[in-house]
Amino acid sequence: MRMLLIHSDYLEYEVKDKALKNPEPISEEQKKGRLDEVLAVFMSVEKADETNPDEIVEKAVVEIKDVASQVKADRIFVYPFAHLSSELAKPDVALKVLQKIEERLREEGFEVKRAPFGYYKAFRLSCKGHPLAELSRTIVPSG
Ligand SMILES: Nc1ncnc2c1ncn2[C@@H]1O[C@H](COS(=O)(=O)NC(=O)[C@@H](N)CO)[C@@H](O)[C@H]1O
Repeated sequence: MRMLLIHSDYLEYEVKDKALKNPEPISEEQKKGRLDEVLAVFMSVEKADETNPDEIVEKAVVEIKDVASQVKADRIFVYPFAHLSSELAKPDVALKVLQKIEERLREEGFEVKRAPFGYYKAFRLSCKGHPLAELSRTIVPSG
């Protein structure tokens, strides 16, 4: 898995068209979303992650918690992003991994939003620009 973490004043998105034949079903209210004072985490789930998705979820949560505590962010925006890797996992595996990361971060006490999976989206992001505001992490299964 590849992650790009941007500590932001806000991230907002608006769903445009379908990018997959069967994108995740979403409600009217999920067509737009915004969080202020947020750690935006753009994630590409990779082919190699398919061997042990549960391990990838746990490792991703550890990394995100670590960065969130360093930048003192208590809101996380989980953002599916297919452009950080050329070895993407299948959509059904990727969606499950992202849904579990969202769930686990909520269990850890964060306020969490996840942008809809499988759609082209317009988004605006305001990076804070401090030294830790832009970070990337790569996570691989240990097996
Ligand atoms: N492995 C993945 N990791 C993260 N997001 C993904 C992944 N696969 C699909 N998506 C989601 O599905 C959308 C479309 O995926 S895509 O790979 O860019 N495009 C497609 O698969 C089709 N347009 C055929 O190319 C992405 O914008 C993202 O929302």
